[in-house]
Amino acid sequence: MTAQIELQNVDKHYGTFHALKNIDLAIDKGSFVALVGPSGCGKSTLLRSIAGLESISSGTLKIAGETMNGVPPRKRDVAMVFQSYALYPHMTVERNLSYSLRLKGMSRADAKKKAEEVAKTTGLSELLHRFPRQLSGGQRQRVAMGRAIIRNPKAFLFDEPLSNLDASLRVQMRKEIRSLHDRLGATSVYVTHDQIEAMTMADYVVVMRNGVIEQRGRPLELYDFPANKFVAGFIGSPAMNFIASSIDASGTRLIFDEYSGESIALEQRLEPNRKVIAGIRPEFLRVASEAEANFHIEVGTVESTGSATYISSQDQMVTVVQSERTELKPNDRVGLKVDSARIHLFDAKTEARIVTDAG
Ligand SMILES: Nc1ncnc2c1ncn2[C@@H]1O[C@H](COP(=O)(O)OP(=O)(O)OP(=O)(O)O)[C@@H](O)[C@H]1O
Repeated sequence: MTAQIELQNVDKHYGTFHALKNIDLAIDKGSFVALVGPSGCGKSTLLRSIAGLESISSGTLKIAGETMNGVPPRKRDVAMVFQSYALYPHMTVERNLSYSLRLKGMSRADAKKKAEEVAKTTGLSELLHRFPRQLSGGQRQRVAMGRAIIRNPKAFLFDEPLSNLDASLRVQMRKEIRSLHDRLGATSVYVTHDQIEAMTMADYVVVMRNGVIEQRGRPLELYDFPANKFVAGFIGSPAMNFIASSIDASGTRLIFDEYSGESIALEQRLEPNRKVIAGIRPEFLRVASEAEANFHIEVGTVESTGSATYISSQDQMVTVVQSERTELKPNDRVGLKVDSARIHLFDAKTEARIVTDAG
């Protein structure tokens, strides 16, 4: 597989601020890659650097094998799609779509024909004569997509394109974007702070923090084998529970230090007395009888969405999510069980994953 976009040792400084730190990333032709991370981690800077809207301070950026450092945006042959749509308000949908072709000197008739083709692909055929103000948010987003598609670019670069839309439209549009990507055989880089969007749309997810790539992998790889506590807490919703813990003197039991020293047998022997952080996803904890419980919490809140019930501890450190409803109330003391194979262990100091035989 050839890399369509390649970044080698890329750094970006804004004055004294180091926004991208030694980024190495290869994006295969035809793949859909999501960049995620908390606000300010550098994902937009990375995307804008690929587009050429930001210059990189050092390193190499290649698109389709050609070095792009210093090449202006319009010569990079990539198309950006923004959340703000950036449509021309005084032009119809058809004109918005065909504008870039007209700029390149295509005849009015040919550009119109192209616009009609793209409108078909994006479900805009009935709306070609409308102005942007006469469209819904989702329809405007489709025009923005259509404008990118009509240019037949080497890659699509999306900067939080759905964040202006309401929840149900977002779900629909993310399916549409992914299916367009597949039909066009496109290469897409998609910035979002919404990890569900990243997990459901992308072939590969790149998790960033403070200008650094913390981990990249297939969505479920990140979920099953997070490289560190940060990634573990970022991927998955509700977020993973973290419990300060230690390995006992024999190296065979995990002691939940924060929960009265209650403990659970480990799958395999680990370094005795090591301080660790136990990571347990809310969906892998369950309310259990006294005989089965591994540790106990005092219930703080019980919330139900109908399909799921969230039970959180008073100290807010532990959340359980279950599909069954519950009679539990605040202040109840309840036992929780976890399958030890489902526990992620991180070093208490470095917060890196402690690799066991299971992964
Ligand atoms: N022109 C600029 N001058 C100085 N600092 C900047 C500039 N643009 C961005 N930064 C800083 O670089 C860091 C990364 O910004 P960036 O926009 O890439 O973050 P992000 O991950 O996309 O965040 P968000 O989700 O909030 O958009 C931030 O700390 C930001 O303040």
